[in-house]
Amino acid sequence: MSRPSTPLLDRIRTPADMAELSDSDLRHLADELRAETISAVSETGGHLGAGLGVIELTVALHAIFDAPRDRLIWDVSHQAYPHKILTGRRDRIRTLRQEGGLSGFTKRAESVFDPFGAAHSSTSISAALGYAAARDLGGRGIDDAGIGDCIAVIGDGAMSAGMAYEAMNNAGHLDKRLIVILNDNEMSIAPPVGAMSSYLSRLYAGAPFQELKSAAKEAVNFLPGPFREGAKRAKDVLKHMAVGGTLFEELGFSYVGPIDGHDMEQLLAVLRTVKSRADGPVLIHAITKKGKGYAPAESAADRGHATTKFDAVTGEKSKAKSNAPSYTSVFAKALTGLAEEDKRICAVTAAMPDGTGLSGFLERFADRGFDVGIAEQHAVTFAAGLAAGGMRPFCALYSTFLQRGYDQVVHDVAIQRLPVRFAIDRAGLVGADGATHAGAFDVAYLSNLPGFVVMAAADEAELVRMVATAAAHDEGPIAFRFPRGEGVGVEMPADPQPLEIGKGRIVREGRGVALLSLGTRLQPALKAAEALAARGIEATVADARFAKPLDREMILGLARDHDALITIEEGAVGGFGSHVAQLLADEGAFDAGLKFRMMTLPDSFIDQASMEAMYRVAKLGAEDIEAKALEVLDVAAIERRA
Ligand SMILES: Cc1ncc(C[n+]2csc(CCOP(=O)(O)OP(=O)(O)O)c2C)c(N)n1
Ligand SMILES: CC(=O)[C@@H](O)[C@H](O)COP(=O)(O)O
Ligand SMILES: [Mg+2]
Repeated sequence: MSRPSTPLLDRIRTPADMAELSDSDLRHLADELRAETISAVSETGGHLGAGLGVIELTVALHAIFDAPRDRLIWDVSHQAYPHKILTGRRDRIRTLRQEGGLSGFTKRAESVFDPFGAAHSSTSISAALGYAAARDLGGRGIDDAGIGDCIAVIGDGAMSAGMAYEAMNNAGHLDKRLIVILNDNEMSIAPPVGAMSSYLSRLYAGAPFQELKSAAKEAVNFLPGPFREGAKRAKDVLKHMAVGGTLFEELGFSYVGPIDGHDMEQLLAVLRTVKSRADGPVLIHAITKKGKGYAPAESAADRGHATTKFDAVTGEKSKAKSNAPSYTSVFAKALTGLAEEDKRICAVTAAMPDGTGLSGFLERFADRGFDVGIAEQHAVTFAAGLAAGGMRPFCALYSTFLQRGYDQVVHDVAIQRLPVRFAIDRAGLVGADGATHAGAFDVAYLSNLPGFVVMAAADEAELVRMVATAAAHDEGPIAFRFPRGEGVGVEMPADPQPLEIGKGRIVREGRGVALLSLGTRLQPALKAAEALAARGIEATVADARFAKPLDREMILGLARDHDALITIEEGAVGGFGSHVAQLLADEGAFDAGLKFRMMTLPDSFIDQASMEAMYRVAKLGAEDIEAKALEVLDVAAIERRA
């Protein structure tokens, strides 16, 4: 596939090189940047639509502001590939999301042009405000570069999360010079939901861009002193630039917009004005189109949010061969089936109807399916309210995003023993999205909560049984976790029955060493047992199913009947293995001479890579389990003695 011709872009090593470009050059630069972004993502896969929607904005921001001294903070940062291309990373852009390559998100360790890392949404205004406060206190940044303007670029989807309002509330109070750009493309991953989204649409609907364009030009030419110094004329001109934005103004922001975020002339004019005049918080409302300038993305239902590698000319995506249904689809099908019978079953997603597989449920049961927007904290407490009201809510969140709602899990759900069912998707390692999206901590942070039931599915047949178990469990909160990607390919139960709470299963009987797996590592544990058998060691393999309550009888039995016990889990230190260790210690198993090891994710964050590479780094593959068994049994010493 030939690469696009990019004569202007080829001259840009850092944003400083843009100084010599005219406004008309900048328009052409944007076209080249768009072509380069499409070309790069066609080779790597990744987030496409959001980046294409901010091409003009990215060029204009880097042309007008002085990064890295001016701190440009991208919310979520899935739209930051064009920013990476302009900020010295073009030569590595085709390594995006690969092991040893560029991260798919902004990352402080990667570049001085990334002043704040992100990947979870709605943090940008808080971070930019913190930078602004540090600047006004004389801080120079930990890079000691000095701090200039602090600019947050946040999407309309991200504006549904409480954190954005907490930050604006504080910004209006602190009244510091701060620039927030609301990138409103009327899209989240799915169409955005909620009253705020409707409010933004109304602002947009009332504002013909043409009038605003002339107002912006007028502002550039005629603005007098800072518009917060009581200069009436400046205020009047900026008022002309704004047609609404009452909510933002009430919060203490000067509202500018809405403006056409693809009109370079208008963008440059507005940014120049704001740069020269702002002395308090300003919100620029830019209207953009997700996927802009690439027809296959623009016409996609998700506006090309994320993609596998594709043919840049035809837009045709490469498809991975699938051998089994995805865990997500198995969960969604099982839940929808149960909801046909049980009118109390509700489903809650936080802006991820497709990612959690719930789109079909939302269509089929419009009154019992809730997309609450990017608002995980609210999702948890909303589900708690549903449970208190006699419903059977399933709160379906990615493990990493549930972290947002932890206090709500403790305070609103666990303490009140409310039967909220947590369907925890993307549990464990996730590959190309890297450390920010890994579901590493859920078992650790849920298994310590009194009264919680915590399950982990070893395969898709187990998952449907866990959905049934959760549906039937009205005694208190219950969670089940399952990974990203496709299942194992096992036969599915025709009539999945609930599991007995706190009961695991022995999958392979042996002696000497017991491999006790929780969740996804069962298959590698079985493979390790095969390899051990070839060496004459018959290992027992058990599937714990429950991290809480533990199957005490099974675990103490394994401890009694084996010389060594190894726990295996795709979760952080402090999870299942730690609870097993406590049980064994309390019951004196170690006093009786049991050898014990825990295999967990390492105590470090694992950067983006293929799943295979990540398991290698985490030492959670079949060969690692085999090696651990040999080590704990001290087979080398035995063989030496023999
Ligand atoms: C806390 C959190 N929840 C969910 C997500 C998943 N997510 C990533 S991007 C996105 C949509 C963001 O929409 P918007 O802010 O409007 O940006 P756009 O993609 O439209 O440019 C969502 C839901 C996330 N990154 N963080
Ligand atoms: C940026 C973001 O948070 C999502 O787009 C995420 O990358 C989706 O991940 P999945 O592909 O696992 O749904
Ligand atoms: Mg959006």
